[in-house]
Amino acid sequence: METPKGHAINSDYFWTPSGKRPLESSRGLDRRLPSECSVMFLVVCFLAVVLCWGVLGVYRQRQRLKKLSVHFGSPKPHWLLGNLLEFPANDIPGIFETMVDLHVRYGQDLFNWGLLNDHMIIVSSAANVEKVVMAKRTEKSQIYEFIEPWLGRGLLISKGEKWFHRRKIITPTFHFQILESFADVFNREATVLIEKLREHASSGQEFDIYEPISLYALDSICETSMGVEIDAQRNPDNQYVRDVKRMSELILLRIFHVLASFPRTFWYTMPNAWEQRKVIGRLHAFTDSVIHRRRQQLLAGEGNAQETPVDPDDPYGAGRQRQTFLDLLLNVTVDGKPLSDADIREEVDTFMFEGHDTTTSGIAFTFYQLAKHPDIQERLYQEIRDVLGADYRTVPLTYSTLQNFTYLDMVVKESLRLLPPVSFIGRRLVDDIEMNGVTIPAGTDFTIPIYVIHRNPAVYPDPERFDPERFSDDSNQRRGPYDYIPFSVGSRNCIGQRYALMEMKITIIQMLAHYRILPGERMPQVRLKTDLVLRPDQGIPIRLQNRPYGHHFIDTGPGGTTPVPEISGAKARSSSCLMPALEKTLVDDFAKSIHSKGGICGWDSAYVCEVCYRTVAFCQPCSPPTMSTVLFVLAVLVAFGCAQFYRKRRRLQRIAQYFDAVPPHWLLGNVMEYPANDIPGIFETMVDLHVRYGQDLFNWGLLNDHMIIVSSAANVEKVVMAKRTEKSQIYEFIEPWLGRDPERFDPERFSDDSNQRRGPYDYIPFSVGSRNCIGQRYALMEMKVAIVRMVSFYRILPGAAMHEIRLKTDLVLRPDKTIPIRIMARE
Ligand code: HEM
Repeated sequence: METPKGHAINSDYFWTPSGKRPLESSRGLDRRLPSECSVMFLVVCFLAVVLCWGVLGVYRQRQRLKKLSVHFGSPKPHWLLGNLLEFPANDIPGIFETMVDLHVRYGQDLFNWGLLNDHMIIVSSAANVEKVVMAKRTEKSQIYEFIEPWLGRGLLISKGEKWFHRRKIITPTFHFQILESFADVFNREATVLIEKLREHASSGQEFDIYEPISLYALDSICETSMGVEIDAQRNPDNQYVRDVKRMSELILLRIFHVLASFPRTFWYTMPNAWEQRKVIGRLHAFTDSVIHRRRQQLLAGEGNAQETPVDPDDPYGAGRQRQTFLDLLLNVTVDGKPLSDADIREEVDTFMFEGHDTTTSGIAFTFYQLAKHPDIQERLYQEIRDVLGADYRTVPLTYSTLQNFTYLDMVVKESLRLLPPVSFIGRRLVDDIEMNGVTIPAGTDFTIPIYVIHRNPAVYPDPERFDPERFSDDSNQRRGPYDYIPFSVGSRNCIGQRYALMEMKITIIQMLAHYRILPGERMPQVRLKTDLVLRPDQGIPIRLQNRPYGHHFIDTGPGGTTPVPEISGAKARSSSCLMPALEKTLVDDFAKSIHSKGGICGWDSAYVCEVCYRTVAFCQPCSPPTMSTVLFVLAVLVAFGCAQFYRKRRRLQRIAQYFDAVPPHWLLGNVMEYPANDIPGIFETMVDLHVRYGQDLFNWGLLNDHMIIVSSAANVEKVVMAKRTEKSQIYEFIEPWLGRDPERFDPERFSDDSNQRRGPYDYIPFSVGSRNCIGQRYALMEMKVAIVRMVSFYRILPGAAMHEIRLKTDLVLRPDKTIPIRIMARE
């Protein structure tokens, strides 16, 4: 059939705007055309009105937004695509770089146009950041919806009352006492990481450090939050591990999808969305099963933290079995009701998401910086050795130990400044606010680009430079509270901050204690991408080198250029500078090894251990001393003795001249004055000497032995009334009879008034020194309790065979047979 041309449109062609005739089959309908047409016409009119009304709405909103946008920096938007054309398609790192670059070109606070009137405001000036994060009521912005199917409305996304209650419940999980117990997990998992990396250190080949760190972080978060060991480091093909990683990728793909602004359309149409649904199904099933199993265990009373009575001094139960985040949620009640499995799941999943990707980036990016800055890395290594001492590889790291690492703290802070794992956060206004002289209406989405804020040259001069000194106490850089916010700020800040810092620091210490981190060849090509977490686009290529450990001696003698063999064998490692006995063996071995290598011994060789700073000197093996040497040494000793004798004699003579004295013999003093073997005669002589020489005598004995005998009242008073005196030597002759008597059981020896003098090595039932009895106080307590109880009930009397007791000893002294006693009840 021919199509008539050049006619005015008649009813036949009304429905064929392409100019084609209606189909033959619709001929029948043509007969009903007038009424049908009018309905259709009305529909079209209605649609046209709706369209016009829509267009008008869009236009009016566009005008309103334009008025807002002039108060912010912005590239000129396309009428339909907004600023989308600024961003390179299919180059995710490029998109991130453009986002940053827009701030360089258009200022701190930007108005960013999306499709049609879609928009968001990106603020990085401190004043505006404060207004947004400290606004009384905000919600999370649209981008968080992408993770909602996985995390539900857990702490990260929830709002209002629900968020407030959950935050209150969860906060105690991060009490430092609980964190202290998590330190075990980090130490253990870090040891696995170090082992896993050993092959890379041996080969010296370049590899991606991001991947192993991510498995390490996943193991740590699973164990601390759920109490589950998934062993991802040894078993990276584990389904749960694969699903968690795939979820991160799917979230990223979704954020940069062209349908990003139309989440529902995406959710029901895109193949990635279908895959995401399956992955989420498996992730939820895993968390559900863990929750179910743990709930059953708690109900059955196995490892039930609740069943253990709560110690008021230990309210968080750090001393009890380690309480995981999941336990805390299972034990909590809100309005008398426990949380449902779904409630708990969304919180546990939130922790899994927030708690492993973020710390992975934090740790891996710090290694990236250390590889690029060997001087900073060496200073940090030095700090590790200084703080932890010779056993720096094996000392368990605790929350408290970490407080001693000042430089590490500075390095971590600077790393989180330059490469913050959460590079931006989003908020949606619930109330209108004033900003840049204009009212921003409720419902507006804001982005706070932490990455950009941390590069403000007014706060951080030369912002791209990695310089931990910015965070030293002496730094004069002035930062306001909104200039450094790696963990966000305000009420929605990161609840896991202390956990994250502890995990990061333990991993960095362990890693540096074992390996030197070197940059890989591809290091300059590292590019960044970000979904909710900042990540390297293609991993972080590094190389590792083993660090020496054990005793490592360097020659510091006068001719000290000789290379000294390193002692770092198994023996050296198992030894410790704090254990002198082992150390001696080690040093002897070392000395022998030097002798056998042709002998660089001599008094001029001194060696300093690089690890413990101990100095060792070596000498030639000595030949036996000759006779003349012996005589010479004896002569020197005699001369020394004579000189001492002479000096003392001179001193005594100076004192003696103030008393009366019989002129003494040079060797025998006044001994010759007394008749031998005539005891009464001795006494008479003593009395007679006073008659002949005066009241106060200086009496010389053998050699320099002497005594002063005073009988003048003045001197007698001085002596007997002296504040502190002791009994003289003569009393020692009767001591075995009157006192001391070592076999006598006499508790008075230990009274405060006792004048028995004991040195530190005269009474050592528990030994003495560093290896003394560790259970001393325990033992004393046990003994005293038993004795007090026994004596208060019974009088203890000797048995008939008591005097026959004999002793025997192995490591413990015991009676040979028994200790026979009798007891009598006390009234
Ligand atoms: C270096 C590591 C980490 C960084 C840089 C970091 C950073 C942040 C930031 C910036 C926020 C605010 C997010 C927002 O406002 O949308 C946040 C929130 C949060 N973080 Fe972290 N985080 C880290 C590690 C962790 C860890 C290890 C956990 C858990 C074990 C955790 C749990 C959370 C939770 C639950 C929230 C939501 C808090 C709320 O809204 O009340 N984070 N984190």
